[in-house]
Parts: sequence; structure tokens; C-alpha cells
Amino acid sequence: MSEKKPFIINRIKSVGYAFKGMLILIKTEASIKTQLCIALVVIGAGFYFDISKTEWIAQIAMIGLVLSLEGMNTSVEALADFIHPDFHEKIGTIKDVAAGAVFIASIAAVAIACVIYIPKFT
Ligand SMILES: Nc1ncnc2c1ncn2[C@@H]1O[C@H](COP(=O)(O)OP(=O)(O)OP(=O)(O)O)[C@@H](O)[C@H]1O
Repeated sequence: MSEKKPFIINRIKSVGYAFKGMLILIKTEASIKTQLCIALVVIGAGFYFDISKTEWIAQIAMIGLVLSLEGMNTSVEALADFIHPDFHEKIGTIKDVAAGAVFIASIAAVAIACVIYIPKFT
């Protein structure tokens, strides 16, 4: 806690910590790297097919949702491993549920990609 510093300084420091966390995710997590590659391909497809403003909004929102949930999933996994490094049924369930959240968002992202891009091929 850094309560004595001015509000704005604390906010800037928090953004710095968040940025550091994002870099750690991108540098160390294979799943985030994979999701980022998919995001770049889909962004490229967006420019190639000249998708509409509404389609860009849906696409950017889904990319943000999947990447941020993937980050939260990584954080839950790290926390679970730190708290309980040994095998435990509950840890397994906790990790499965966190992964399940990413899966739900991924299904929605694929569905939105189908809605946007399938008509471009027909
Ligand atoms: N300590 C544990 N106790 C019980 N089951 C576990 C434990 N650790 C992992 N598991 C099981 O293995 C699965 C994969 O866990 P793990 O931590 O390896 O995640 P991962 O999906 O491989 O993550 P990443 O892709 O980031 O490496 C979990 O969803 C859970 O079912």
C-alpha cells in the first residue's frame, strides 16, 4: 500500500504494475502467445475483408475478452500452484473452472467470427 503519495501518482504506479503483468503474460505464457497469434490473424482478416464498424467492435471486444480471461486463468493457476503445489481434487476443480471460463469466451469468439466471416465466402 502506498497511501501517502498523491492519488494520481498511485494510479500511474498501478498502471505500471498492470503493464508489467501484461508483459509477463505475453513473454511467459504459451497459451497467451497462441491467443495473440490468433488475434493478429483475425485482425488481418478484418482489414482484408474490410469488415464494418459494428463487426470491428464485436471482434475487438471478443479478442479483449478472451485474452483477459486467459490472463485471469493463468493467474488462478499460478495462485493455486503457490497455495497448494501438491495434487488435490479441489485444486483440479478450481483450475478446470477457470479454464472453463476461457472456453466459454472462446466458443462465443468463434461463433462471432463465423457470423462475421462465413457470409464473406458465400
Ligand atoms: N495440483 C493439482 N491437483 C489436481 N489437479 C490438477 C493440479 N494441477 C493441475 N491439475 C489438473 O490439470 C489441469 C491442467 O493444469 P495446469 O496447471 O497444467 O494447466 P494448463 O492448462 O496446462 O495451463 P498452461 O496451459 O498455462 O500450462 C487442470 O485443469 C486440472 O484438471
